[in-house]
Amino acid sequence: MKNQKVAVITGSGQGIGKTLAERLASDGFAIVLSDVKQETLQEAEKEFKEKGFAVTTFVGDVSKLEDQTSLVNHAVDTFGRVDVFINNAGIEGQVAPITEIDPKMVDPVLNINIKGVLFGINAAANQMIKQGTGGKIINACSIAGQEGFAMLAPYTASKFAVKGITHAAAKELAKFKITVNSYCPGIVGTSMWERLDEKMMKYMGTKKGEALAKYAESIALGRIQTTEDVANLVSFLASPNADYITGQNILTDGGMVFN
Ligand SMILES: NC(=O)C1=CN([C@@H]2O[C@H](COP(=O)(O)OP(=O)(O)OC[C@H]3O[C@@H](n4cnc5c(N)ncnc54)[C@H](O)[C@@H]3O)[C@@H](O)[C@H]2O)C=CC1
Ligand SMILES: CC(=O)C(C)=O
Repeated sequence: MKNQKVAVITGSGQGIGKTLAERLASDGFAIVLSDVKQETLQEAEKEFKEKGFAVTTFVGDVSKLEDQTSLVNHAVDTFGRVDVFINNAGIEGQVAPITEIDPKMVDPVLNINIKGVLFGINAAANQMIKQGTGGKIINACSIAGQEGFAMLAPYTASKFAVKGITHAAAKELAKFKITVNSYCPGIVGTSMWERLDEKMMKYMGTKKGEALAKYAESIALGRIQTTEDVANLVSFLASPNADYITGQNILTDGGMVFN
């Protein structure tokens, strides 16, 4: 489609990122799927093509600036522009009391969750400035970026960093009509929570599924979040209806953290 807007979504081979990509494709965007895992990316691309969506893929690691720049270049080579860039990729890292933190386990979570967002913004903003058309950058934060999460201190640190980066980038990029916001989900039923539940068994003395169920009890709306719940917010943030919103870290958590 001529003049079709283009959205790039990192970590979109599965989970929240894949659903965000599906929603933005339904909203009319051409989609650039990107992930460090080639296999899931290929499967997602096949599904998107079967649905008739305009899609291309790029294998890359968000913690490497050169990969993020190449991702943006691939989007421009394929579809001509970048209008929305979603820094979704993230990992949970180690689940452990702060007294047992392993230094080797800290770097990956900070590299992917913090540097990944910084480098994604860098690559996307440079392209959007060159285009002169403005744009929307949307970052994955979390309830853990609003209130520290026990046994997830490095992850918490990374998501508080995303919150601050969102403020800083919004202030810098407003003059280019680029907005920067983040979505802060609660407990979403993806593979990340399957891993968290398993890792928590060691410290909480829980059986499989029990840690997740315990956290779910504290959700005011009484159910675990779906990836579609997250997409409802991100679709809005990527739309013209959000043109006057920037620098905000917006909760979508069914009522867990109350600001
Ligand atoms: N699942 C949840 O309850 C919540 C998730 N989030 C955030 O949402 C985002 C997505 O999470 P989920 O979909 O649940 O996780 P997930 O683990 O299901 O999917 C994450 C995707 O990111 C990719 N990825 C990991 N490292 C990467 C790297 N270095 N470069 C490129 N891609 C990489 C993975 O291959 C995977 O496809 C993350 O930033 C996460 O922190 C925030 C709040 C709650
Ligand atoms: C994965 C995540 O962000 C939490 C705190 O559930």
